[in-house]
Amino acid sequence: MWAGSRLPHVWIHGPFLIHYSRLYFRLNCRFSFSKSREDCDEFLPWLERKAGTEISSVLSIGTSCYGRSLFASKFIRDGDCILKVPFSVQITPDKLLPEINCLLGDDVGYSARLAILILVEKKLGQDSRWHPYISRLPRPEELHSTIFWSKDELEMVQKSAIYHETINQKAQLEKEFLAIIPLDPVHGKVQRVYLWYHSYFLNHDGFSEAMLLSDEHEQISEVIADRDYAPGEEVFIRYGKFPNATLLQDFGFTLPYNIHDQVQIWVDVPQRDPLHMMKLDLLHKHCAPTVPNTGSFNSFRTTFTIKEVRSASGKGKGIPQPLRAFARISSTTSVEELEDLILEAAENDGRLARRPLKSKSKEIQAHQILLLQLSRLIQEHEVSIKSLNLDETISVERLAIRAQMARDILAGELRVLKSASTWLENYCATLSAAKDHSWELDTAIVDFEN
Ligand SMILES: C[S@@+](CC[C@H](N)C(=O)[O-])C[C@H]1O[C@@H](n2cnc3c(N)ncnc32)[C@H](O)[C@@H]1O
Repeated sequence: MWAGSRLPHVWIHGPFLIHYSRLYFRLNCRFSFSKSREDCDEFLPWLERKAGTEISSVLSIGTSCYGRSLFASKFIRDGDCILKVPFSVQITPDKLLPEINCLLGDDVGYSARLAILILVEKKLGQDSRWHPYISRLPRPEELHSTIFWSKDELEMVQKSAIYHETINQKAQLEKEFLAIIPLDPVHGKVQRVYLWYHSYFLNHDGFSEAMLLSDEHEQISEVIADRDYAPGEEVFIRYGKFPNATLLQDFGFTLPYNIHDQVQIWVDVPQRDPLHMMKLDLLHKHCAPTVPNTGSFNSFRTTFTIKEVRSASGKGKGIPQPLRAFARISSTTSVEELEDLILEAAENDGRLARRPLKSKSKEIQAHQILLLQLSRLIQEHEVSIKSLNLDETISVERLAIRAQMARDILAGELRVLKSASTWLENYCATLSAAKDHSWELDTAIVDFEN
């Protein structure tokens, strides 16, 4: 069975990898790399000797503005297998020495085990069986995943969900590593290796259809070309349909324009609402589980993910149906209205508040509440972007790179928020313009729902 493999925070395969970027605002490439030719030339032959088999007959390693890269050395046809790496030469936790492995409890996860393996091999220096790989790993200052950002740097993305996700990720890591710290020979440096993930010298293109695939039966990872490549062309794969926040957290880079960007929004059910308990119960059963809002005493909240709405006209998919259902439920003001929604759901497909509210003004009101929240987020994102110091002359290179990444995160989210907001405005405007005869209202609504 083939499967693209990605664990939280790490790519699990392969020894070629690495990730380090230098800011370089030139042409289309914002990052430049200066790896020596030797660095590229020696690696593939070493890996082939180690594997005892050919890894690729059509690719060679070179450098591009994304760092080391794989290039077509011959004509490649769509569907050709361009790279085959046996699991046996992939640095994975099962390669940990048994005397170390037996000391690790069940609570030590995949990533922590991988980090230990790398630390052990690094300590062995030239004697390591993975030396050519380990010696090509990035230096700590070349890693840009948010887990390595300072508190001040992280403040730059405070308006994005990535901020809290990173804080939670750091806490989780600390917990995991505390379980193994006594084993750690270089105290305090464990976290630095955590995100050294493993993939090939293949860079990411969000539009590519080629993925890194694993064949458990054959015990290999491979890449199938998704198009023809002329000799000399750089070959890309898609790491996944990841928004910038994921690319930054897991891989340490962002794209200036990422079609997969999304925004996480939190919506509240305040306790002062007289229907609070009934609404919570319904939301829990039908829309999304709510959790206590730590920022606001006595309220519950839930989260939804919004993606870019492609059709501003108000047609097409629009914003997520569960979020609209949430808005309809939370805008109700009487038990009767809630009971009507329950009845309507029972008479249809069982899903609550998925149809427009019978009262046009209530339907508009529910969506305007969302609109208000999006407008606030838009404003906050705009202020955050303005406050970023994107001056190219910033002397601290690391800060300049991270400020640019923060901008990519916030600008992508802003684009998504604006698209959703425009869609909502158009929806409300169309409803307002519709005459009150129910069939006319229904027609207008059906347009939006399809
Ligand atoms: C698996 S490695 C690929 C090889 C890497 N270029 C190298 O020099 O070792 C992944 C890293 O390449 C860089 N990278 C890959 N795709 C990129 C892209 N589209 N834009 C910017 N950096 C990219 C990032 O630094 C990322 O962490």
